[in-house]
Amino acid sequence: MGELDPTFIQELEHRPKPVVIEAQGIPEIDISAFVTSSPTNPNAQGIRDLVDQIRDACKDWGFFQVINHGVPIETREKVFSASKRFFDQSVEEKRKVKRDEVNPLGYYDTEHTKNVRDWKEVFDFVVDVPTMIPASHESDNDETTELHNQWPHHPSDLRDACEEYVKDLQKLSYKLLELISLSLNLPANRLKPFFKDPTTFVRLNHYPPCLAPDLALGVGRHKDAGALTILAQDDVGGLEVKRKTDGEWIFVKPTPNAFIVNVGDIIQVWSNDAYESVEHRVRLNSTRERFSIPFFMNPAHYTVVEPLAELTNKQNPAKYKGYNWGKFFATRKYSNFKKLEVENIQIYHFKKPEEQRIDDVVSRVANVVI
Ligand SMILES: O=C(O)CCC(=O)C(=O)O
Ligand SMILES: [Fe+2]
Repeated sequence: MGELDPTFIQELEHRPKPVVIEAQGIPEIDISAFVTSSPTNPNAQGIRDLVDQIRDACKDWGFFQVINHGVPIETREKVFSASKRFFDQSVEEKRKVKRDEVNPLGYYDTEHTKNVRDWKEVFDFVVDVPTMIPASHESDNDETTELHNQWPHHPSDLRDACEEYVKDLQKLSYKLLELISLSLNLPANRLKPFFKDPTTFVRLNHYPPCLAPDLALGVGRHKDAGALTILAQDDVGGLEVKRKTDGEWIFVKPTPNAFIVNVGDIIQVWSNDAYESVEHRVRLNSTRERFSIPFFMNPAHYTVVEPLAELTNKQNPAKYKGYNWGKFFATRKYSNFKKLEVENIQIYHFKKPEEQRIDDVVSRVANVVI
């Protein structure tokens, strides 16, 4: 990536701090009781304890790590190994599968988060082929389009490794979705129908060493727009999560073979703010490259995302107007390409007016306090 181009430089207030604060408290949850028992009795004591841990983690952090999750270590190692061999190639080779305005899948090395360039390169693929999405972000255009993956010729085992990984991750993602449903006092299968025609995708991330890790970020601060993210990271580490209690950036220490799970904006809206999609970012390393693999679990494009009726009532009315997931996502993608000078579309824009006013007051107060 060469010398540090000014497009990578973060505003002073968003630069990583020289002192790394390690996570004290992002819960590590052993989900073996739920993975192995099938069919599951949600009232069994072991499952109830597990569900309580998930609820506390979602409320306190929006993030947790899972261990004993049932994904074989070999499946994970194969995809990390193939990913490294893919990114080790020349830029010319990688650009043979470059994403563009027609196909948003494949290789990309100029992604921006909040209009600042990320110090990373990525390779994206969808899990359901073809994946249907809206042809345009414009609300008056109802056409859809099919997404197909672009697999590189080299390394030749990348595709198999990714497809095998996805099979296991899909199983895990449904288990986690059930646990989250139970933790919201919903039936285990309440959320599953939203994922009938999923727009789930996987990203292979490569963060090369950066000579100015104090100025740039691997990924700038952001919230994940989808339902649930399940992230595998290597032993280098770099993910930082914004602690809800004081807004401090907390480094998530890598736990070998664990997955980091976070609730995205869609679960925030479904839960009517009972759970919050928390900001996170990636700090860089001056000597070591880093690899990570997020699995972004997303519903069908035609899903209207709105607070679930069971989770709202007179005392706790819906805080959001419904929005179309496919259009939301397409608007995000479109503005990424255009690099708009305005704020990107956020779920905040769908808050009902009275809720917006409350949030404005809260954030003004919070700004004064911090
Ligand atoms: O690489 C990581 O640790 C996180 C990446 C991430 O947050 C994202 O791609 O949305
Ligand atoms: Fe993220």
